[in-house]
Amino acid sequence: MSKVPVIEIFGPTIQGEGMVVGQKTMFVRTAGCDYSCSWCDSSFTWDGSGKHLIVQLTAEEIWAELKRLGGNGFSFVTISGGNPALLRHLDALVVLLKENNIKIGVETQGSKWQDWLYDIDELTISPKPPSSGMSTDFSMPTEILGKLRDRNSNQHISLKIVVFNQEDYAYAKQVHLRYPTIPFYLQVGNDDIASMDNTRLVSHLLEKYQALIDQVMMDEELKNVKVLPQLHTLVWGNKRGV
Ligand SMILES: C[S@@+](CC[C@H](N)C(=O)[O-])C[C@H]1O[C@@H](n2cnc3c(N)ncnc32)[C@H](O)[C@@H]1O
Ligand SMILES: Nc1nc2[nH]cc(C(=O)O)c2c(=O)[nH]1
Ligand code: SF4
Ligand SMILES: [Mg+2]
Repeated sequence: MSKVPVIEIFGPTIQGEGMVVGQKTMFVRTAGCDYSCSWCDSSFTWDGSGKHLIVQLTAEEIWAELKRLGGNGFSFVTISGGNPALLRHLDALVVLLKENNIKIGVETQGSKWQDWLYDIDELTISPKPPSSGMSTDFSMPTEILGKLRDRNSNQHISLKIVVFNQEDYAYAKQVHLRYPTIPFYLQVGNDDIASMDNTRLVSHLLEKYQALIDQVMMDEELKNVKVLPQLHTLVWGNKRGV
């Protein structure tokens, strides 16, 4: 039985980001990332600080834990990380979830391809802007979008760019102009991922959200775009596992 490294399984909660924001969902968070974004809010998946939390699980074991936590009260599972697209063996989980009529969302930065991406219902690709310290090789997101084009009409794909500063905003615009037909989301960057003061954090993030809205509303080059905060952060702050 092939196993995958899992660092947390949680829910039910709401999807706090992107195209299915508000969706009731369970989360499976895999360990390991090929990036190391300066502002990663899930750096415990790759920086060693969450090493003790990593367990190697089969698809059946993941499904058992999802059922233990969520009972019969869910029909959607989001797989995030780290970068879940590093893991070829997630194919077994995707098959098992589908057999159980569960819709699947995936969060990835678009740096790796896996064949099981064909079977994801809601796929978010999130290339990383300059403030992350990463540089994007656009050949991979281009390859992913090419493979998935016209393959499965029930599949939804979106691009989501996190914005921290003006350089990121310019990058986001470039990404949208490069892939103009792909539903496009801008997301407010959380620049205070250590804060425990939720009141201060929320008012700070809402200010940043307002500033990003203002900028996009004035921008003739960004028309068919959606601007969102991380909803879960507004509700629960930087708490893990929600
Ligand atoms: C933790 S990542 C895991 C999935 C994948 N590695 C990726 O980056 O797309 C999930 C989402 O959180 C976003 N994210 C990470 N840190 C963030 C922060 N400080 N503020 C806003 N969004 C953040 C990422 O851009 C990504 O869209
Ligand atoms: N509620 C909630 N929504 C999320 N959307 C994307 C998340 C992620 O870390 O990938 C996330 C998360 O960690 N929690
Ligand atoms: S790609 Fe995603 S998980 Fe990896 S470091 Fe960046 S935000 Fe974190
Ligand atoms: Mg998160």
